[in-house]
Amino acid sequence: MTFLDVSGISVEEEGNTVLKNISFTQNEFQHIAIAGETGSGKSTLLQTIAGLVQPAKGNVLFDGERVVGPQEVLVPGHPDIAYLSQQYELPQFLRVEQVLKYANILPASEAEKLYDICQIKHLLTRKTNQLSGGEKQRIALARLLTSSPRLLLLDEPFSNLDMVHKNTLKEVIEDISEHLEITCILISHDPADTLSWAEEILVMRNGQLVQKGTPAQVYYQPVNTYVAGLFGKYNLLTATQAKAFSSLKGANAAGKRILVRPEFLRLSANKDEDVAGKVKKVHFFGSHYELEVILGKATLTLKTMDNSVQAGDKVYVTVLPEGIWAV
Ligand SMILES: Nc1ncnc2c1ncn2[C@@H]1O[C@H](COP(=O)(O)OP(=O)(O)OP(=O)(O)O)[C@@H](O)[C@H]1O
Repeated sequence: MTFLDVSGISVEEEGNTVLKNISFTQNEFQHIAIAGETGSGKSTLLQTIAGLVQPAKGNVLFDGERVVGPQEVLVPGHPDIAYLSQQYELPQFLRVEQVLKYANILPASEAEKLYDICQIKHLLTRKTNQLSGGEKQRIALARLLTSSPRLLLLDEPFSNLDMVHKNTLKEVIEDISEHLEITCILISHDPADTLSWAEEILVMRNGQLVQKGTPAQVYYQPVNTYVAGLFGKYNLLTATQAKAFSSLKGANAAGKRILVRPEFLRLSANKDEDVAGKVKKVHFFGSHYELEVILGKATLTLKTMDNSVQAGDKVYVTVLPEGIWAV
């Protein structure tokens, strides 16, 4: 039986169609991430799955049973599905252990394990107004997990967290899946969060699912420039611009433009074969440099580890043909 089966979900809010005919399935323990511009319907989709928003059409089946919407029950929500909202709130001025005790239905040893996994054991005696944003986030998560959900829906859990708290929360989310056997769906704006974690990514736009695929598919083979742009920088070459690269002579984009990620453009020493350009700007990113290179009428972005290149330098550029995609 399919763990989660979302079929033909449409949602109307105040006369507007917010979700249009969304379908996908999730296996137990499969990591699914949802990406999309702001207002594309990501939160509404998670809330519908959780039984917190009423679909106008379609069904959500969890373990073969329909998740009922809020208009059909007195207390909305499904006991096995937890939704961590972007606007979670903790009761004010209580000690963390009190907050958790009220929600907890777990035996003491399991609760202990949960607090350990959520990395909040050292915070139990603190008051909720004495916590950082990242600590509050992990306590809100632990509080949700005390109800032993099987599916956890995480709505932008990393927003507003600094790198240290973000990395801690990432570890926590990994441990939750692994040690508590909870399946997760994650919304995040940041491609670094979704590409490295997900097995499948759903891309939303205007309430519709525009692409569903592995991280490599949405990154290297996006269905359009909207999807390409959500996952990082890219270059677009017209057929004429592409022909200038000897490595792309055989490429046939059937009249479409060629998309190349910056890491598939390389500086080259081959003055005879490759295209000459001028470096407009050099940006340092720690792990690499990003160069803006003017090639004819186009300005292309190229990633390199070469620290000797400076603005104004003349360079030669080649394209690795395995990194091109027609859009
Ligand atoms: N209760 C509601 N009433 C009216 N409109 C709503 C309601 N909930 C959502 N919408 C609208 O539906 C659209 C999708 O909203 P949603 O919050 O699901 O998008 P999102 O992709 O999660 O955005 P963000 O990334 O900014 O959180 C938006 O245009 C929003 O204004």
